[in-house]
Amino acid sequence: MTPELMEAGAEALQHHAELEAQKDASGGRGASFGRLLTAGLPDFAHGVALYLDDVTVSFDGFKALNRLSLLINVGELRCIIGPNGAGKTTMMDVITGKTRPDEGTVSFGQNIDLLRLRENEIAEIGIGRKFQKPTVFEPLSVFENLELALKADRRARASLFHRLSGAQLDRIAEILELIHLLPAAQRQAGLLSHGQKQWLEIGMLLMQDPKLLLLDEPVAGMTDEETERTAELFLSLEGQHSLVVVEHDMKFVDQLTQGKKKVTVLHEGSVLAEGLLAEVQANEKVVEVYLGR
Ligand SMILES: Nc1ncnc2c1ncn2[C@@H]1O[C@H](COP(=O)(O)OP(=O)(O)OP(=O)(O)O)[C@@H](O)[C@H]1O
Repeated sequence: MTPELMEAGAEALQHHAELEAQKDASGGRGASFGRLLTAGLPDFAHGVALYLDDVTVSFDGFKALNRLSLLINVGELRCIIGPNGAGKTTMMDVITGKTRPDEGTVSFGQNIDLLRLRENEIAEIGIGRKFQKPTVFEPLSVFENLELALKADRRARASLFHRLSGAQLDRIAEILELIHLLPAAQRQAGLLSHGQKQWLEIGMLLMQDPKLLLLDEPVAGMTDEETERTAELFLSLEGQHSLVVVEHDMKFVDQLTQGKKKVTVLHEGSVLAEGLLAEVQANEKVVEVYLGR
């Protein structure tokens, strides 16, 4: 969940608790959302979505990332695998501005230096992150969660307690269909299955139309059927969004890569191998550190 969404969610839950008594209570709230986007818009003309070059992160001398370099193309779906402690979470923390590297370059498009931006600014320019555990607003309905995500988008934010436009309603319906939750639109989010909560959170990210989605073990705890549906969902997003999926589930990685997409293996904070899943699975170094265990 993005900082914007957390903020909007806290407001909405409070609002929810106060019942609908203040339906027109827009007074003054809009003013605090008015800060202009300072980062500028990313330029994807050269086809590069994300570029990490020589990134090092040290924790008390221990290198969680060690001269990590990675390039993700616009519209690419890239799976990142690696054993526990390989640096996958730290890599996502660096991209989203949660952790600052000691050295290296991290850019979005060809013009945005992510190391100069704060977490909320990084979310605003189009990088969405999904943590492993689903974080949806449980007392609210599925529809309300998506509505909230839409309104957490600064561009739509001035209208926090206003009615949705036809285009916004269409967008919510489109996302509901995409995440297989159209029949559950009015259900309380807390009553959804684990897999459905994961889809709802992905839908909430999609409401903000991110260019890059970072997904941390999205199918952990899902049934086989939910996992398959999630793979279908991600494949349908490919091309329109860049997706970086950190995953331990090789069957899911296989479903996503379909024998033709590159997989990156991280180990000790750097790229150990890159190639098709079958190639990296056959790579001796990879077998040694990870897959063979
Ligand atoms: N804040 C921190 N302080 C000290 N060490 C840390 C910190 N964060 C991460 N590390 C260490 O950095 C290394 C990389 O951790 P990271 O969580 O990025 O790995 P990971 O690949 O995501 O692992 P997992 O698959 O278990 O989630 C680990 O050895 C971890 O203990």
